[in-house]
Amino acid sequence: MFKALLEPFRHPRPVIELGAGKILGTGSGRKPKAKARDFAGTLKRIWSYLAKRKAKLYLVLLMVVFSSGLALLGPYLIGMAVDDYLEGAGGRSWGLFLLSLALVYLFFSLTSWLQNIWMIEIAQETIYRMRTDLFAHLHRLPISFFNRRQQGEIMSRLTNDIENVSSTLNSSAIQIFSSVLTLLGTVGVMLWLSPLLTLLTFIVVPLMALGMRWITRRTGPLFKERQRNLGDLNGYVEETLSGQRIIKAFSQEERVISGFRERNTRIMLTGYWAQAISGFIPKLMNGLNNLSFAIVAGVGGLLAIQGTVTVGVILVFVEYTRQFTRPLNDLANQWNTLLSAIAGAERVFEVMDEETEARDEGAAKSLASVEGAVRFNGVSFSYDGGADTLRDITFEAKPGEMIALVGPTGAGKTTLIGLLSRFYDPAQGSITLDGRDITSIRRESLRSQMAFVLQESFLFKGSIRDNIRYGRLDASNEEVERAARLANAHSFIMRIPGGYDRMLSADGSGISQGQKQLLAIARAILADPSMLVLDEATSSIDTVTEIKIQQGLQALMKGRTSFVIAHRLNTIRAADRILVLQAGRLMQQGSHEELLGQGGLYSELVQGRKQEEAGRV
Ligand SMILES: Nc1ncnc2c1ncn2[C@@H]1O[C@H](COP(=O)(O)OP(=O)(O)OP(=O)(O)O)[C@@H](O)[C@H]1O
Repeated sequence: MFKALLEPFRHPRPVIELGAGKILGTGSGRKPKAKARDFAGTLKRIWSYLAKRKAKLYLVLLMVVFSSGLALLGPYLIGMAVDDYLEGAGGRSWGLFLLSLALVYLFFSLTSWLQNIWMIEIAQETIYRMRTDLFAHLHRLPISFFNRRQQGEIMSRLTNDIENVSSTLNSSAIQIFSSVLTLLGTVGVMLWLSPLLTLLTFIVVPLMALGMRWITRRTGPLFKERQRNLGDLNGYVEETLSGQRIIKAFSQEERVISGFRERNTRIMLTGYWAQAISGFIPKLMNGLNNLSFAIVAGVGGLLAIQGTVTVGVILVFVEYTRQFTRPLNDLANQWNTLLSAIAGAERVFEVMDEETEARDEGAAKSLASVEGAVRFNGVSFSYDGGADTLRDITFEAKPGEMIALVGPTGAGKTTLIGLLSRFYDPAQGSITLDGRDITSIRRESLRSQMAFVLQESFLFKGSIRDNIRYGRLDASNEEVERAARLANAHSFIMRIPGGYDRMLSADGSGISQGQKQLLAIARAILADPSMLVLDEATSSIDTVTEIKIQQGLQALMKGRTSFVIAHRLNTIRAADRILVLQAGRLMQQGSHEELLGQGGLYSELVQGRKQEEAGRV
């Protein structure tokens, strides 16, 4: 670890390109032009959010102008009072001076407080909008986006990264603006009072600029990397927590902990270096500030002895020297915070720039009711433009028919269902529903005609009743119960404590796999769709529950066009048509008897399944 801590000194300019949280290499340290544009572009986009509260923002800026002006006025008044006093006129204006000073500091506090409270309001609203936009955008993204990412990493953008922008907007935005104003104002007044002393104060500026450049060139990439590492860690935590059972079952706890340690170390190192290097900033500024202070005091003293400037002016100058370096110091500190916020904002906007699911065609229609006649006409499809996952698939499902999809693992059964629900669109060929190309139907309308009962039934945190009602939100309690009875779920629900009001956790722990499936069937019955997609459970469920599930499914499938990824011979036999897939091709189709008569792949699959089921019994 010690070796790793020395890393930034061995590579004095770490420009770190990241891929999935890994350090891929170091570069020359010169930022490519595109990066600079990214920075400006990101600032512009943050501004476009802030600009929604333009009027309030202008008020804030006005307050910043006032408070910066008042901050300048204080030392000036003190200097003038001292000169007055030394010239023997002190008694005359002392009371007035004290009153003015008190008013200046009172208004300074008031304007500072107003600018803060208003900026917090703007910042919170901005973050609220950004977070809502990001969440809404995430839900408009195609399934392919989620296939590529870890959930935890995405969540990190919604939480850590947005939080980073939030804290900067809350405090740093004002401070940066006020620092720039104070700096300009101070320099202006200093030049007016004594150009010579101003020049002397400026001696340290090139040193400050060089020091800052050295530091921010190192900290910028480190802040970005830290945000990415944090995202990576969140992804890992989410994955390992949701995979707890498997991790324990395979005794992988130690390996998982060491994976965490590795990621955590990366965060520690990037965090350490980002903070440690940026920690030089106040030290550097302090040192140079003291130097400038000494020069002004020394040379100013000489000038006062010669009578070139008054003691009051020297006093004002000494105070302004501090005021001049303080905003520089603040700017330097805020710069780091700003870099960190920009790193967060870039990650937020990166997701917002992901293309949403292709829009429904302009002429796309909603469906009032559906017969359920489905046709695949020469459909081919590939994920990410690679080799064909499905090739030239043609078949027909008449309204109310049950279609069984069978084939070895990876044959393309799930992909075929994904095309029917328009999670993906075919590269070639077309799919029709009641003779209408499904691309001319609004996605939402198409999907609302379908219900899914999958192996891993997804349950939400909430009561059993709410979970069933997810199928149709306006269903009454009686309708929920009727659906549960049809699905064969009512009796088990009544047996468990709490009944329909029993709260379930998000992963549905507390009820069995089979019971989860019964709830999913009840949910689908309540939704009353024209088409169904069923993925039969491969894991063995006790015979009683299995019979209940079969009965529930039969009630559900009645009169609806159903696509079943079938694993059980009973289901396959009952199907009106069986599609036999292998390596993305439709090898055979027909009824059970027709296919058995043909021999080939189907017969082999049936033989295999017979042996499997015999083994299970
Ligand atoms: N999101 C994806 N990106 C790239 N390739 C994928 C993706 N999903 C599936 N595939 C590939 O497409 C092929 C078909 O997968 P699919 O899930 O449709 O098969 P399946 O017949 O449903 O398999 P199983 O019975 O094991 O569920 C496989 O080779 C798989 O690796």
